[in-house]
Amino acid sequence: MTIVQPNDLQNTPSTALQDLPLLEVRSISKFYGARRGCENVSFDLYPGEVLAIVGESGSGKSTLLNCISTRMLPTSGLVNYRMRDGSVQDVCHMQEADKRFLMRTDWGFVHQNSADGLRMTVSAGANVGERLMAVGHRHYGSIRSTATDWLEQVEISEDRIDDQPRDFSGGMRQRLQIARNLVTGPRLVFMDEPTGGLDVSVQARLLDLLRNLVSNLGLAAIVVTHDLAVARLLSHRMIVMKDGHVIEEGLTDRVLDDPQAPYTQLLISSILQV
Ligand SMILES: Nc1ncnc2c1ncn2[C@@H]1O[C@H](COP(=O)(O)OP(=O)(O)OP(=O)(O)O)[C@@H](O)[C@H]1O
Repeated sequence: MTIVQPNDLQNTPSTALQDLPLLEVRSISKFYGARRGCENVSFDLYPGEVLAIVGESGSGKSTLLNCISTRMLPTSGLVNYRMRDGSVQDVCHMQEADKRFLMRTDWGFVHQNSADGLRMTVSAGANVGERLMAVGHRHYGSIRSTATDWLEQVEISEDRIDDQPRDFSGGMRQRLQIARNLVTGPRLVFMDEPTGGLDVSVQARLLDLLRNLVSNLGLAAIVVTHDLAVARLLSHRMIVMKDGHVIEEGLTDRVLDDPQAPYTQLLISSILQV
């Protein structure tokens, strides 16, 4: 099979590729025995587009994200991903080694719990640098200098580069996780409640940072959140889930300002009343 090579990572996709979907999700269903995780979900994601998946607890957001990002095999359905060379691969049925390679190079995954996305007992610099080594970088000086640049981009000062994430605050850990994910220049980043569990002021700073990075780098992203304010700030488009089904989808401002489905209307009004 054809797969992106580390040396191709700096290539800019051609205009033609920018016009084609990066990801085609087709009729994804996941059942845990008889219990429905998600059912018959389909959508396209274009390069540079940010899609929010929203819904109450248990609506199937994480199940869908895990199926799309190959962390879980769906019961049925397809996820086609357009590689840098323009070829399309069904990522659900790729070999494990190819999935891992894609995850290390073209994709990122920002977890709600930073301990799931970081190595807590190695330094901040190593957390970022080891991702570069995984895609073939070998020169210590340039790895450290790139790591320093990325720490600066996520507002972690250079004098913390040798500290371990366990000595960081929750917000700093999330910012470090973002640097670790973005350093290899991915085209698609999955985020599972990226600001969950943080104080409101820390959340606001992180959201601002994320929004700027995603927009400046032209990243495509799929963000799972139960927080409609996060969806409003980060996403261009959103899908609303309930009981494993997509209840409504559309441009974020349209869905939030003019919800069509009774369930979406209820979700929005119940949050506005809080
Ligand atoms: N490992 C599992 N085994 C059995 N059922 C599961 C499993 N994981 C999820 N489910 C069920 O699938 C449905 C969707 O759960 P999921 O975690 O995807 O929802 P969610 O919207 O992400 O919820 P939350 O916001 O609370 O994480 C729920 O009914 C849940 O109980």
